[in-house]
Amino acid sequence: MISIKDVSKVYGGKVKAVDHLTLDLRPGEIFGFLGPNGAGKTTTIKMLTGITTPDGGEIVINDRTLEKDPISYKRQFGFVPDSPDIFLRLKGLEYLNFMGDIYNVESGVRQERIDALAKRFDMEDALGDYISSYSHGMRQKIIIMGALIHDPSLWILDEPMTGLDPKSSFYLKEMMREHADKGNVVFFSTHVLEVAEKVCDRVGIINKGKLMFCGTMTELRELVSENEGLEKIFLEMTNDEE
Ligand SMILES: Nc1ncnc2c1ncn2[C@@H]1O[C@H](COP(=O)(O)OP(=O)(O)OP(=O)(O)O)[C@@H](O)[C@H]1O
Repeated sequence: MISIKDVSKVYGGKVKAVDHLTLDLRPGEIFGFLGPNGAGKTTTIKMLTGITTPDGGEIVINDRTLEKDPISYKRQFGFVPDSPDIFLRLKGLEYLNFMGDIYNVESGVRQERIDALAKRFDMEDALGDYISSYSHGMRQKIIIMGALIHDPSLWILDEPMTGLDPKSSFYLKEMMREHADKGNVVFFSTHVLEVAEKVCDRVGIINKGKLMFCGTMTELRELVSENEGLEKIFLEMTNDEE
């Protein structure tokens, strides 16, 4: 469904942000992309979403590539960036309608999705307010709602739990599970091991641009005890706040 093949990105001719990354994401899974700060998570997500171009390699989403079929490629996913401070001059509802317009979501369906998402994220009373007046968590929620308005098969979320209150975080995890259980893929990054542990079917660990591990959390735990490099990264990601 999603295949990342030998993808690299070098910044300024020397920083190997992502170094020959190969990863396949399977239908029905929540995949946690883990790594300490500066590991290459955001750069990978930027390449997946077409925000930045890889220096080499190929990314295929549902049989489409960005080069051959950019519009259809981008329709396959909903993307939540790590900073939700965007479209601050719009009201919440205006933003959701804007996203609905971009993705041609028919008005009846759109209304149903907005209602359901607003209820789930406890945002019903806030949709008439400007995004600039929202708290960080509310901004995060409205961006998530906007990303899901066209019901994409692939969700790409960069550090999605950061700033969410426990209730919203719980609902988001529940929605991620439901979405994956329908045969879709949820790909999200985090530098907090605990978050991954609770929801992921598989995790990939990236460090200094290289994929150090890919498998289940149980497999990871077994490996960590005998691999010093992995243990060090593992420790960097524990004892952190959500
Ligand atoms: N636009 C850029 N120009 C130059 N270097 C960059 C740029 N973006 C990222 N980097 C560097 O690339 C490396 C990977 O950064 P990236 O943001 O992908 O990591 P990350 O795993 O998402 O980290 P974090 O958890 O801190 O967000 C880092 O060394 C970073 O300093």
